[in-house]
Amino acid sequence: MSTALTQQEALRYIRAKIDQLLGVMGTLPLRPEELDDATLLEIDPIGIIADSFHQVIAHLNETNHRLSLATGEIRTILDTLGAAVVVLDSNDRVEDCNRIAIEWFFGGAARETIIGQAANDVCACADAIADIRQIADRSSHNANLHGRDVQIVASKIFDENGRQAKTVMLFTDITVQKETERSLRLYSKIFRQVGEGILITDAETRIVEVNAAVSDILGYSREELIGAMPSSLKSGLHDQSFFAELWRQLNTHGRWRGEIFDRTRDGRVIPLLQTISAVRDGDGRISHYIAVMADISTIKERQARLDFLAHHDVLTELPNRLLFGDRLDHAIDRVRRDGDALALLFIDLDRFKNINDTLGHHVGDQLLIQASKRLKGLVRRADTVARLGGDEFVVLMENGASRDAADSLASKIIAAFKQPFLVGGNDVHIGCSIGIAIHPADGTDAITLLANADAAMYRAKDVGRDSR
Ligand SMILES: Nc1nc2c(ncn2[C@@H]2O[C@H](COP(=O)(O)OP(=O)(O)OP(=O)(O)O)[C@@H](O)[C@H]2O)c(=O)[nH]1
Repeated sequence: MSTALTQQEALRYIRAKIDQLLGVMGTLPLRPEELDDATLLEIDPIGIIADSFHQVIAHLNETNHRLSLATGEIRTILDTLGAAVVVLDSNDRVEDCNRIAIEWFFGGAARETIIGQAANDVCACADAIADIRQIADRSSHNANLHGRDVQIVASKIFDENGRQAKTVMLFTDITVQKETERSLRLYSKIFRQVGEGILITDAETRIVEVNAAVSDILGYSREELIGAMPSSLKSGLHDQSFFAELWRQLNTHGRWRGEIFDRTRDGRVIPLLQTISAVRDGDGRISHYIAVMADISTIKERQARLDFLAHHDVLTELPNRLLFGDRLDHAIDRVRRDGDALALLFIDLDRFKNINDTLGHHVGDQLLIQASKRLKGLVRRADTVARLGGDEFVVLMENGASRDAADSLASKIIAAFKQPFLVGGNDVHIGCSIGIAIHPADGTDAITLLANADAAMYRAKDVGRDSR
């Protein structure tokens, strides 16, 4: 602009510039065409524009301040997040990452040394990250990165031309979850495969779950049992007091262990060894009961068999010397109290050895079995027939025993044993000799009574067998 401008020219020039500025700022209360020279000088448009500039700059400063606060806030949120966040640009350079990401994937390096670097150069799992970048469809994927189980969700951010500009990846540590899943899978396998039955009820004792072993033991399917009450399995063999004690222990100690007889679907009554435990929730209230059960029928049968064998003769299954001694002692106690008599008949087969020697041991065995049956058929139910060993038997007469009754029984036995025994299709002839001892006349204790009966038997043999 030349210094020789007229005032008019200067005013025009100034107004043109003011118009231009007003067009930008839009702060003057008048439209540019209303701005004549006098008004121009009067309303001080430059002052107004200067104010406007001042306001714009103040607004900008305020916006910058808020932006910086928001950025700080986002950074704090990201760094507080329990998951790792990595943002890659379109060239796989790290654009951003949070504190956990630095710790997990960038070896704890300073953020400034990571940002802007190629992920390949600074990230411990660059390959995995590159793969994830390809997917980036917001769906979640599980991976194991450096021994850590993580769930990954990746999203793409596009630029205004629709090109993938950034990839945002979120990694959540699911190691504990995975561990829990693994444990649950293991527990579930144990639950399904364990040999013991496991039956779970709710607090109201309604069955909520059973394993396959329960179905094997009780014969009911899982579907039949769910919703039912365990009381429907009752055998009827236990009285009220049994269950009252069970519940008392369960409520006091949280556990009961013992044997219960339950009824199976096909009506059998089986012994179960059970441990019932009360399960409490976080508030200490009982939420479930768990019963672990084992069918002990076989063990019981074996026990009963062993018990039987301990007290009986294997060949004839008659009471053996041990059980007989016990019964004799009890019988002596009783007759001492009641003043009754009891009689012992000591029976020995005559020339039994000949049978073994001529017909064989097997025939001898069969003969002993038949002899024991014949003896049992001759005595009363209350009397005891025992095999003391070899070809020696003994009969304990209890109710109504007397010398006459014992003599009469001995005669019957001798007569019966004169009848041949049919063994292996052959008639086998044998006799027996019997010695009698009466309590209290011939002794008041078991040893004396047995010795006297034995001696009487030998005297009978001496007289010529088939006698007493
Ligand atoms: N088959 C068989 N024989 C047995 C068994 N236990 C013992 N014996 C035999 O039974 C025979 C018993 O013989 P003794 O009672 O001594 O004599 P006996 O031939 O009966 O003659 P007396 O008693 O004098 O009339 C012996 O030969 C034993 O070996 C057994 O369980 N089975």
